Amino acid sequence: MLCLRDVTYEVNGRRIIERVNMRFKEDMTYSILGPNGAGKSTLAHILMGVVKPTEGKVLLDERDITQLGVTERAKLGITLLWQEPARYDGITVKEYLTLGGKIKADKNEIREVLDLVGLPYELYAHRFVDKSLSGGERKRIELASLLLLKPRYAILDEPDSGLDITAGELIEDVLEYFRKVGTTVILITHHEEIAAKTDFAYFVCAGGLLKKGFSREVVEYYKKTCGRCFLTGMMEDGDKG
Ligand SMILES: Nc1ncnc2c1ncn2[C@@H]1O[C@H](COP(=O)(O)OP(=O)(O)OP(=O)(O)O)[C@@H](O)[C@H]1O
Repeated sequence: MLCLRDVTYEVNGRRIIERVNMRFKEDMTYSILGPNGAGKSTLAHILMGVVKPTEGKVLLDERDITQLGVTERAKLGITLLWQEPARYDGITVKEYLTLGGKIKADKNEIREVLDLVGLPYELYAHRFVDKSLSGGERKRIELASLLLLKPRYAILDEPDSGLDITAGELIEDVLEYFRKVGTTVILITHHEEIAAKTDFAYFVCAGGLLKKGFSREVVEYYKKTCGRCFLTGMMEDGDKG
């Protein structure tokens, strides 16, 4: 089980995350739902070790991993799909998916994950992961790489951003695949219809945890409270760009 225990994160004296507790159990799918600027990506980065909390701990199976960096956490099976997909000039999609051959996967497995993200093998396997691919295509390729990896934990930061109207279906297929292979999913989103697809949800706002529980209950609460919250309007105005 992966846990955040009493996690606080400050930048320049400003509290971005305030005493947050979260637990992610095996084989479950979770979402972290909240408006723009709520602190969702910061929580994803704390889970991945991109940034270290100012106070509190990150625990994996009761082991304190707070001070471990991204590479060490990746070795423990924690992975992150970044909000912005990266580019790798000179590397083909197939090489990228198999980490240059480090992941043993036959053509059928590569075909399966590319099909799942809506990119036909014949058209994409030998393309380069460079600027010739659109942002949405690169996002789909990054999703495919996590599917092939079958990590213990997959943190998906806004997996639907930059994708077209098929994103909802794609996220459903991704969640079903991860449930099948036993990956615990932590999905970051501000879309309630995406959050509703996971088993459990945490609703965060202004760096604090407001509600947790079954996704449908948390989503209902989010719909009732968030649109009317004066903080949401203020943060969205302040965080534009
Ligand atoms: N390094 C930093 N320096 C200053 N402020 C920061 C830093 N990192 C995050 N913040 C601020 O902390 C708040 C939370 O940011 P975060 O990116 O975690 O929000 P989010 O919920 O993921 O938002 P969005 O849905 O817009 O991506 C924001 O107000 C942001 O401007």
